[in-house]
Amino acid sequence: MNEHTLDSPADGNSDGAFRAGFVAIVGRPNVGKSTLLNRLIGQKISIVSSKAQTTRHRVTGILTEADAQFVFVDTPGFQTHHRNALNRSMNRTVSQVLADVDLVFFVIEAGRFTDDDRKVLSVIPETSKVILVINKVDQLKDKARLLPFIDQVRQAREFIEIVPLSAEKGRNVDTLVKAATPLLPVATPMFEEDEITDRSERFLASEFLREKLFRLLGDELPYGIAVEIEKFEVEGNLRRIHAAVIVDKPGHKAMVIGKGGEKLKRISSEARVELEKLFDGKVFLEVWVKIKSGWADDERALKSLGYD
Ligand SMILES: Nc1nc2c(ncn2[C@@H]2O[C@H](COP(=O)(O)OP(=O)(O)OP(=O)(O)O)[C@@H](O)[C@H]2O)c(=O)[nH]1
Repeated sequence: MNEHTLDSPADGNSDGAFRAGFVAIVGRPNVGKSTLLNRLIGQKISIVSSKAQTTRHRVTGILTEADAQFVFVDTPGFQTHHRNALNRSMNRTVSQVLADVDLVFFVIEAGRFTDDDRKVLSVIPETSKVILVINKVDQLKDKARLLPFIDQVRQAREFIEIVPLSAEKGRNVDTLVKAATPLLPVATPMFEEDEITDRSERFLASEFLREKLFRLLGDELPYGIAVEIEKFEVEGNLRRIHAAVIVDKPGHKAMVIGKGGEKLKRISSEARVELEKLFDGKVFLEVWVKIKSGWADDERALKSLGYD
């Protein structure tokens, strides 16, 4: 086990062989997983090859370096309440995904190791290779607290590496990449760097919209909400996207739409701005809210929306 402090260089890839593998980034809400992923892959978030759809994972981003390719995969949220088909399906997916990836980044916040962190940790299979990522070190006022904190977390499980960093400030993120590289299997790259397909653009559009819903609805986010892309057309440099936000009840529809339609307007407009950046072209995004009662309990509905 190595600890990478903020100023010590990492080992890197010593044998010169190219490495490639799947990596899952897990952690309780708000520890900075998305910030870390964005920092790791930068603008490369748009790069999902056609092959991505044929693998067993949902790819969220790819980082290709001179000596390694990291394929980051999605793990649906950890949920503890609401037992129904949606949850059972999601928890099953989480453990399957984690058992199957080459490496897990377990993210926590510097100075805080909570019961929820422990719950997430307990879902990671014993056999997984886990790097402990201590994020938000910029928030730690007393740096001397870091070592005793590391000792505390280390009691909970064995980590193959420990990397303190700040995803937001971009500090030490390169150290994480260097520390993780030798832990990936020797393999040829799984993905081209610059291949974009309609299908993955469609997938990314639904992910971006879903992300805006989560962010802008916050605590008001109705349980079991989902996004369906009903139409995705490319006309030259313009993309026409028709998306449905699916909710369970009329009351939930009102929450998503907001007073005078303000909420939904803001959600669509923020998603559109980001999609235009992503696709480097104009986007026409129409979003409407659809009620499908009890859909979260219906396994078939789940399958039709891409969960299995
Ligand atoms: N100070 C500081 N804040 C950070 C850092 N990384 C992320 N944050 C902030 O922490 C908050 C949560 O970050 P996210 O990346 O959305 O966290 P997440 O783990 O993806 O959250 P969920 O999507 O809810 O699971 C945001 O307000 C970020 O700006 C960091 O290194 N330092």
